[in-house]
Amino acid sequence: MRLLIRMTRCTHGVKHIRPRLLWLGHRLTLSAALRGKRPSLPGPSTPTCPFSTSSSPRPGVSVLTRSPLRGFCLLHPPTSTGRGPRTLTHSPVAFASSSSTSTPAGSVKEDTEDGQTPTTVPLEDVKRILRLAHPERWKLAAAVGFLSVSSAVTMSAPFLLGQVIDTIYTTGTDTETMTASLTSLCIMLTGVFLCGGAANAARVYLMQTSGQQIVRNLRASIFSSILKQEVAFFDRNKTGELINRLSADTAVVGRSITDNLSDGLRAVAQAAAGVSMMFYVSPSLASFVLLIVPPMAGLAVVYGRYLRSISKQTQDALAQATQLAEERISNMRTVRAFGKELSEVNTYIQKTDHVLDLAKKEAVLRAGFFGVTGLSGNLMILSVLYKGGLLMASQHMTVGELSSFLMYTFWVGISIAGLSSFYSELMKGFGAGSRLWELLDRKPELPLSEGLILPVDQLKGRLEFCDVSFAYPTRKEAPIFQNLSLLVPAGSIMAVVGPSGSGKSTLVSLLLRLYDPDTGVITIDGHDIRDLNPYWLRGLIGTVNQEPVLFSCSIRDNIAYGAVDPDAVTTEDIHQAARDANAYGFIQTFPKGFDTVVGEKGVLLSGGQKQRIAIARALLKNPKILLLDEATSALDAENEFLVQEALERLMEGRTVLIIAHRLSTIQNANAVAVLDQRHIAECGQHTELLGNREGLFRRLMEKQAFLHEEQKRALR
Ligand SMILES: Nc1ncnc2c1ncn2[C@@H]1O[C@H](COP(=O)(O)OP(=O)(O)OP(=O)(O)O)[C@@H](O)[C@H]1O
Repeated sequence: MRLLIRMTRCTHGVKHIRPRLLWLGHRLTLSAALRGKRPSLPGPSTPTCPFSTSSSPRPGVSVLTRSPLRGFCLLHPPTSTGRGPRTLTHSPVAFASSSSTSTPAGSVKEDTEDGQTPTTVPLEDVKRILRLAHPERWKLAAAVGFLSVSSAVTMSAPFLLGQVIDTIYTTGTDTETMTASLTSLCIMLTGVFLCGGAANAARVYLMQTSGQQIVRNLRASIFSSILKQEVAFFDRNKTGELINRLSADTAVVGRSITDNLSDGLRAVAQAAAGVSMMFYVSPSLASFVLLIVPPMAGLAVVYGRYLRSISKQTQDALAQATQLAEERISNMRTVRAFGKELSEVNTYIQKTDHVLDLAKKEAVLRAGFFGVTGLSGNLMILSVLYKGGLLMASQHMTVGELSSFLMYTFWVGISIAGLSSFYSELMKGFGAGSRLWELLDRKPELPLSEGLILPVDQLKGRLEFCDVSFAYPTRKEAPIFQNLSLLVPAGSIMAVVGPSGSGKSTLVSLLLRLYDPDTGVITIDGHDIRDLNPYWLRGLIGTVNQEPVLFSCSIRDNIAYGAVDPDAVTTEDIHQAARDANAYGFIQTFPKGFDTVVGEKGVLLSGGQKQRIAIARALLKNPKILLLDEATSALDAENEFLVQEALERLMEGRTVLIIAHRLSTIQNANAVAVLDQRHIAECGQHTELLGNREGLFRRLMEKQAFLHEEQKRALR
């Protein structure tokens, strides 16, 4: 290159500006081709150039007969035996297997073959993308206007700079005349460049702000659509994938409509203008260049694509390593408890080794690519200079024209590289768009807010499961309930017991209408819950889970979350709920009191404290019906007493279905339902059930008493 510069300077006396432009143009063209992208300066989409400006068939409510035991339950023999597989659904951490890549029906579409890009685009998708941009049309139109101005300035710059060079090297004029015309030309050019710079800044600002506005609207719609989906949808779709739609895909679509479109338009305009100007400046040199550039550009594009596919494999391998790291770090307590730090580090190292292997392969390809394109770029410049030099020697070209010509060559190279990336980015945008439309268009299988709203003051709270059969949508082959019937009279406490995995929590999920039964009905005061407005229904029900989920915000906000309108909740309401939940005392011991932030999933609180905050949250809701899942984890005696007392206060005057793990809870309940083999195996008062020596309840209790003994012995 140095030799080139020297040669150019010696032959024609062109000063430093030209070699620098040549070198810069050459570097930019290469890196752009490599990335399959238009080269850019730091900052959005700015050209790099010193002068650039640019119901089931309702089986009918079966006739219920009162149970001889206590009148609450209908017992149905199981129609088949066997249990569904067990999944840990509460606190225990199960790590996702990286091999589970299948996409069950109902899940959102996986990325296309290369991870992102479709090959064909339905017209409807194009229209949707345009509709997205519609609210921003005026800003976008103004941006395109500024783009035209800045591109015009960019493309006139080489010509004008050529004029400057010719003014400098015009022979036969005296120094004074040359200085005067050089000064006026430079002042004029400064004005033109200023306009171009301002137009480019305006274009970038308008494109960026409208792009962000489009992305924001899209994200709001996607998030709203995700949150409306039925719970089974979340069983099928991984959280990470949905988050990816929300963050990455929306950004890709936004970029595709704004930056990418403007870059594409500019690339087309600049390529056309550049080629025209090359012919204008020197038709013979332009014909020569057009013979050698297309095959070279074609090769660079093909190689660039191959390189990108290798690069994608590296990124995928890295994503797997990152997913492992993310999951292990967020579940650090489990890793530590099992003493798995070293083995996790080793697994991570294996994954990063795989990344390294792929990265090395990529490095070899990149090195080859840089070497070959660097050489061919230099050879091309050399041939243009050679041919141009000959034309200059035969007086068919001036030094200014050759300089202009080289600059146009450089711009055309950049524009062609930009066009290739424009197409692939546009396709990525459509690919991301089609995944988003799928989410946006998805109608939730369970409605959110349609149906009957009953007068709350007339509501008694009588719950009934009538001949309910159910299997989780993701495991249709493993029924959880078959013809299950259960009656919970208004204002009574029903304790549900049963072996692990028998479906106790599933009862709660069905009552909350997180899932609908496959057959049979669930009623509240005789109304099929499928006829009721789900929002209203859930407003009626309070829940406290085994492992309560708190959000990473203040205690105050976590308690207020239970209220229908958290903004209308007064400090006194929150304090009262906390007092009733036996939480006030420990909250006051925290330096920030109710403003204490509880950490991710309430990690900064103890199990008993979390339980009491969750009880306060449920108290604030003042629900007619309570669904409780008693904590199985051992609380210390004081905590257990406080939680129990709070729960009793919470249960007063409500219909309660409680998944019971403690003898005291079972004893205090009005009735006990024993779940087994997909139906209610036994139901009645605690003492009655215990009287049946062969009964399941008695066996369970004996086992529990035995376990308690074991626990006590272990503690001693
Ligand atoms: N979302 C789900 N998708 C598919 N199957 C599920 C789902 N949730 C639970 N199951 C399965 O349903 C069955 C009943 O689960 P459930 O959690 O209701 O049992 P449980 O009696 O509450 O158990 P435990 O006492 O251990 O909490 C189990 O076999 C479980 O694996």
